[in-house]
Amino acid sequence: MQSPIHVTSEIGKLKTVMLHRPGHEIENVYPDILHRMLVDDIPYLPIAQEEHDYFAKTLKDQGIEVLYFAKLAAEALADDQVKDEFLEKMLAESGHAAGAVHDALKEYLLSMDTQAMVDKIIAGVRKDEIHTKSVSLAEMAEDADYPFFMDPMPNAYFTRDPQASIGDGITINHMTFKARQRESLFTEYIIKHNPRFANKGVHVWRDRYHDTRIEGGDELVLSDHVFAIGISQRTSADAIMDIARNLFKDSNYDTVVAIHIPHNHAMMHLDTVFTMINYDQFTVHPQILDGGKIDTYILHPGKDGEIEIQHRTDLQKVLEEVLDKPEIDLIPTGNGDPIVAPREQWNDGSNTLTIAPGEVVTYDRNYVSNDLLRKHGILVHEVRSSELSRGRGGPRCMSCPIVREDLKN
Ligand SMILES: NC(=[NH2+])NCCC[C@H](N)C(=O)O
Repeated sequence: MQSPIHVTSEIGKLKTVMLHRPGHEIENVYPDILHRMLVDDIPYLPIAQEEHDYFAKTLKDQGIEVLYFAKLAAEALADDQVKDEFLEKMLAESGHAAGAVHDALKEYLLSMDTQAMVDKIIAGVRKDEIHTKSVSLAEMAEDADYPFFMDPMPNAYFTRDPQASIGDGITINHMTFKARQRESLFTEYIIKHNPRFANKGVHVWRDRYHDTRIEGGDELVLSDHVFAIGISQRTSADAIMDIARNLFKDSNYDTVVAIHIPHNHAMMHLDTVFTMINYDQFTVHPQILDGGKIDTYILHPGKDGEIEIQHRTDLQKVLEEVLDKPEIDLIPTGNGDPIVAPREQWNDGSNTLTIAPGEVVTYDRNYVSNDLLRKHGILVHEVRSSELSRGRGGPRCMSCPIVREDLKN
């Protein structure tokens, strides 16, 4: 059976993608919680939505099927028993495993139709939306001024991160920060219960019930047997060993390239500094390369289920070797200028979404990087980015490929 998920490269013609249109969760962010919510500013929602619709239209105009995360989730929860089980888990992960608040939240959420319920969970539930007879001591003594019973999920529009398609399967991710961890519970239900995916042979390479952390922004499918991953603020080395073991055991993948990037918010994922845009072309933020060098590890299956690890530092050479290309073109974000490069990287100038070999979607504001891509022969579709970029993610972060065409060679 052909799996409904099929992604054997970063660049093969994109056929189906999953997005999330930003909703009310954005308006439930206020200055005191910005940092914890992992955003640096508050997008103006109506414009963010217009920009997001433009992004979706840009993809649709290229013949790409666009699926929406919240709709897939609601479809997955059509059965009452499944919905109940999901809600119990979601409430527990939101800090309400039992008790009066749990009961009131459950009643409130179940009073809505399923789509409204999903949208509400993503948006967050304020305390003043529900009435509870009694509250806990923690509620009274510790959290009295806090406005939410369920936190908003303002990063939900970065559908790249809670999960990642690899080959005919997916990783459902245990994300690093609490602000995002519940997002992948939706993914788990989508894969298990949405008729598009349920019982259709989707391999789960790694589920979300692990202590070690991994996020999709670090996961890059370089070819049908080479997988690259960031050792980053969001993805730990232990998780990489685990995923490598699973891929080597059950898939066509025989090479994992782990790239150690700086652990900071501006570069939280590998795809904020490095993306693949053609058979032999990549964007790279020049500041991660120290004279062309960066700590890189190549993992291969060894004897008796062991993993062999080679330490390397020349990224360009590593890519040439693992992709079997005579020469790799690394295109520097912001043309390598000491001011332009970090400025455009901050607004996701390195975060290109490749929709076909040599064809990408990027933010319009990164005009220096975009011009340079064109000079390197890349076809660039620019999308509007004033508000969306405030969440600190670009077109690759905002998209989760579900199906790509296989590459010809
Ligand atoms: N794939 C990505 N680079 N995603 C960016 C996610 C940004 C989001 N504010 C976060 O910190 O999680």
